[in-house]
Amino acid sequence: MSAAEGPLVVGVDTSTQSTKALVVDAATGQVVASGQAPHTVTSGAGRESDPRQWWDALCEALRQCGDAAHEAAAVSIGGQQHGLVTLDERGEPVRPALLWNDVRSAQQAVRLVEELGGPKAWAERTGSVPGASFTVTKWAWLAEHEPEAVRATRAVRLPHDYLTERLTGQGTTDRGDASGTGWWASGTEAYDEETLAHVGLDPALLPRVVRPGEVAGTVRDSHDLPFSKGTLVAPGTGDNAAAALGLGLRPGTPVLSLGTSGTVYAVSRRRPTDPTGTVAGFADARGDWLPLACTLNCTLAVDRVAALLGLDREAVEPGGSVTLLPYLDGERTPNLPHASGVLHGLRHDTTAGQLLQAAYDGAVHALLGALDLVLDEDADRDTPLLLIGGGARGTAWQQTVRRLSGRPVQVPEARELVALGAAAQAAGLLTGEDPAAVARRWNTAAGPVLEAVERDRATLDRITGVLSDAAPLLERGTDTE
Ligand SMILES: Nc1ncnc2c1ncn2[C@@H]1O[C@H](COP(=O)(O)OP(=O)(O)O)[C@@H](O)[C@H]1O
Ligand SMILES: O=C(CO)[C@@H](O)[C@H](O)COP(=O)(O)O
Repeated sequence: MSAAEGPLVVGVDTSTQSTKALVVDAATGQVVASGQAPHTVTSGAGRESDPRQWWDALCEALRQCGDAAHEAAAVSIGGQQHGLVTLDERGEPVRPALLWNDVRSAQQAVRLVEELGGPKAWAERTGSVPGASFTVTKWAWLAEHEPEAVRATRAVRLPHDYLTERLTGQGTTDRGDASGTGWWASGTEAYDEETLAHVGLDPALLPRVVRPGEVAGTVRDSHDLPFSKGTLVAPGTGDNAAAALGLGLRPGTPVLSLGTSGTVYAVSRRRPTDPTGTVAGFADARGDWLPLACTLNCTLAVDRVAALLGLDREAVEPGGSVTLLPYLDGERTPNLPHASGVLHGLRHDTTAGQLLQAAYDGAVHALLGALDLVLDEDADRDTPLLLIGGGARGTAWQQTVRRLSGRPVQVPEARELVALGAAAQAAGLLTGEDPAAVARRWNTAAGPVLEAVERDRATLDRITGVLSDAAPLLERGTDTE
């Protein structure tokens, strides 16, 4: 038995690159055990993963946690948003999942926005103007390119739903993750029948949307499951909404997350409806809202540039006037799904370290540009920006965000905030508490605050200028595509 004070709970983060599991003492927030196992994502034209890999990774991560996982009284799954999981009548994947960073459905996104009333109508109805990341555009792409896969589909799920269902045997989701599909109306908090009919998706194929604080189910009676039978299963949610829970986030505090995706968001009491599409109007996992902007190119893109240059990721150098837009995967913010990377301002005296710094600057530029848009107008501009995700551990990322934001930056010591948020949601099921209050009780956001430095407006303006001048290049793909 563990020496925990309270019951144990398990929080899971099944994100793009790996699945992480934490066993947490619900009384204190102490992490009793942890585990992590990687996934693979296809490269080339699309971005796909076999959902069965997520399950295997979950089992492996829990195996690493040892007996503590079997003692857990409740579990919750947080996961990468938007991915289209199609299941057949046996609950097996019809094909690999189309992930959030797969931009092949860019054309379908443009068409759907036009066909269903334009950007303003979409933002009013669903909270967001769907780009290629949204599940509805992926379903439309699949219907066009693989109609046989659509015909074979008996259930449509998001990544976190897929794992939750394998535990409980019931198809469920939550409002946070449902809000990233494009077929959930944030105005009515229900599936949007007009959109579903338009894309030929039967609502009966969709999971039930479990309310915040409701039990999604219990772990089934099956010997090969990594939990004891009867363990409570919480609704789970998308990874950004889970991290908001994990930070005990209140309105007015912005978060910048640096992982495969870069995201910037805040909790708001007002339902977002941005007709420009920069801000996605997600729901959070409690009953509030989570206006969020997301980039496709963050830590992986910058690490790739470092590898091309043969440099360690921390080997940045200041100075020079080189600009690098690291849009290796196309881009979502700004909305340039066909873009590739652009380099401008190279000179004889440009150093490799300056080029690497330019990649960091280019990756952070759009996120900071959206920062004011996700915050309510009355938010205090001096509140520290919470920096999370794998990249938050890196000095070069920390210093880049500090310099380009001009804000104080707080780096929570807790590493896995998505998994911690899921654990807080599971703990809330046991105690009846608000999961964000659980996380505040656990003091998960504690960490050093880096003081504000003067904002480097010259660099931001230079990047904005290159973006604008390079627009024709960025809007089309390369000749080889
Ligand atoms: N010490 C570090 N410094 C900078 N970047 C790091 C560090 N550790 C991990 N990373 C980056 O974090 C990324 C993984 O972050 P994570 O938030 O776990 O991603 P995801 O949730 O998208 O799977 C990796 O791409 C890696 O580049
Ligand atoms: O698409 C979004 C948000 O809208 C991404 O944030 C995904 O949810 C993937 O997250 P990571 O795997 O990078 O954490």
